[in-house]
Amino acid sequence: MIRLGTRRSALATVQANLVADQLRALGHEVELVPIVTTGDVNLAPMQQIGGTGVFVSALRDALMSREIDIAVHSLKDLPTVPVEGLTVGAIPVREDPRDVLIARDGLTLGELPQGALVGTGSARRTAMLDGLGLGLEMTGIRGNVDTRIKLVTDGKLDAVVLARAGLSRLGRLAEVTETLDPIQVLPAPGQGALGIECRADDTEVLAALAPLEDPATRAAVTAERQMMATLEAGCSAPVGALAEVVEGEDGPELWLRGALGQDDGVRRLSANGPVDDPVSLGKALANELLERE
Ligand SMILES: NCc1[nH]cc(CCC(=O)O)c1CC(=O)O
Repeated sequence: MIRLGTRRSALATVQANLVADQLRALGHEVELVPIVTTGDVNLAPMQQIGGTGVFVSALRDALMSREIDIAVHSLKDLPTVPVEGLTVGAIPVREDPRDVLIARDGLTLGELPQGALVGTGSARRTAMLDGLGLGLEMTGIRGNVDTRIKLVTDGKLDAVVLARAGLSRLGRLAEVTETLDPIQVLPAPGQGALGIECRADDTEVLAALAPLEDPATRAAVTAERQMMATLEAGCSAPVGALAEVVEGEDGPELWLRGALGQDDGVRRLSANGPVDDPVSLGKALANELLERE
């Protein structure tokens, strides 16, 4: 029996069930164990309650105390600092990593009027949208996906920006009015990917998770997360990163795009590197982003 710990939110629950179903299809018995985290109880702004890491620590505590055997995280909410005794045992194939706009009256980004009120709790999304110079008014919001969409349907905001992956998993893609090109809004490191965490010495669970692994996704998110770690940025920093395995002259290579919001605007760069060394690529791009001419 594999005990899978999950938060109670709709998104966490579908993500947990996705993984549970894959494990069951492989012949494993899986039990879902609900875990309540500080981030679910306290709806103060994320920066005040310690960033999205608060969603993760209760699940990690439950892993360490052997209350559960695996925890399914949105990789973009998983801090990059490793935890002694735990490991990300599998990273399944990634969903679409892009951000989307949900706006009133089916409007796209370019159709929103100057001064339109756009909700997001993310410093990254705020920096990217400010950097487009459209004169949008950015305002901080929190709450689950349903709450955020409701702010638009209730007429309180003109638009919100959300991750396409979350909406896809919740079956709410029909409400999307535009999928944002990463050229405009670069996603968060790890966006759209899940990380399945377990105890590092749990060989049985590691063996069960192995078939769920997608090496191309692992390489991409490792480069993105290394970039963020080298920038010493957390999930609340204005950092975007997106890596993809592309066909280079000598075979597949990793293409990493990075963006860093600074006082004078968003700095964007990209670089290529070997698929088997995503860590060096992430470090190199971070260091380039930090260099000032
Ligand atoms: N910060 C909350 C969060 N964490 C993961 C997702 C979406 C799913 C994903 O990116 O894998 C979301 C919602 C959102 O940003 O719209």
